[in-house]
Amino acid sequence: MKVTDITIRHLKMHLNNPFTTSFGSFKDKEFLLLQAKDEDGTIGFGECVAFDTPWYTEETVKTCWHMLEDFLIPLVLHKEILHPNQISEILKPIRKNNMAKATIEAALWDIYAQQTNQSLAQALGGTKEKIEVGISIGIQETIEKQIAVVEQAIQDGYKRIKVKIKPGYDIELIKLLREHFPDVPLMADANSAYSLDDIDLLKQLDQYNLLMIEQPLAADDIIDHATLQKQLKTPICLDESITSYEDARKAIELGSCGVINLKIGRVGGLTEAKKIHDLCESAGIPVWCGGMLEAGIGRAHNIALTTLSNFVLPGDTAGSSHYWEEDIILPEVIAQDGYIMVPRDSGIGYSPNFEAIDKLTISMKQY
Ligand SMILES: O=C(O)CCC(=O)c1ccccc1C(=O)O
Ligand SMILES: [Mg+2]
Repeated sequence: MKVTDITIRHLKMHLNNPFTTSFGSFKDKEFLLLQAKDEDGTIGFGECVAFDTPWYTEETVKTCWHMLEDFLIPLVLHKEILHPNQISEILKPIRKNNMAKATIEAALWDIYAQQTNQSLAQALGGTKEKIEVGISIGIQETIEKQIAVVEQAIQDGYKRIKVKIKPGYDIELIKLLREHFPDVPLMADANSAYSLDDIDLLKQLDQYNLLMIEQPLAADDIIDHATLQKQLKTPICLDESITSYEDARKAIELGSCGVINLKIGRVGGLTEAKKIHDLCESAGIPVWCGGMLEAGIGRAHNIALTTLSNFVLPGDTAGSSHYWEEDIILPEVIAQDGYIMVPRDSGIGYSPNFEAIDKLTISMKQY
């Protein structure tokens, strides 16, 4: 393939429910949508998962646009590319900026899948026809509301419930949730809100039979997590700390985690995500697909990745209607009884809803 045109759109979408973590609250999601056109006319899409502030990683909507415009697009445009797994090599001269890189790589995987007449899931080597769906529930204003939201999610059929915790909103919350829902597959995500100084508190979480505790310690740490994991029977799941195959290899070697949350954007693309998946599979480390409050295009890529065999735990990829009044794809992603059916059509298997996209676009530029 040879990409001749790229369009970047900056969109702003209103979330049905504000999403609150240990770092703050979101009412809207701003993100970039990249459209790439091959010389044969095939069009592929990639959604950039960076937020408008650098709370989760250092990347933002603006840094991604800068990286794409000034460095990444020039490396890809008009270049003969045989297979999308070459793209991470082509982008290697640029350090980090994984979410920006993943955006362009995603669009080229979509094009490649269409040109080879297979679904993105098939192109990646995935085999599942449906995927299991969990849900990530943000911090609520009151504990009563928190319990009600968890109860609703269980009734909706989600296969695993994740709640966000932060200092002062942790043990009591988990204890209460366990009293109300003793057998539900439950986990907690701290988004790096603790340090080893909190080890006594973190050890108390061990008694609640959680599936895992996600990213309790610093976003760039794998050493302290290894120390903590040795003192916990609950598996630690790393999210922020795993930004590459090398990070995953070292974390596994050190015993820093028992599970890895894979996010395409955080690790720089589908090719790297697949490599980490394969490594984890051979090391006996289960993985699941995390979420970044994606709109439909990003969600479609997550669904395709989740069809790989070692995605043995339900992911955070809930249905479109959990997030949006109207999504940017047709059909929308539907989660029913805790499952999403994997589309069979070629490419990402959903069509962009240009009417919705146009309404939500703040600015756009062509390259
Ligand atoms: O529903 C989703 O898309 C995932 C929600 C979530 O937990 C999350 C959302 C934004 C950024 C980071 C995280 C996280 O997994 O830490
Ligand atoms: Mg997380």
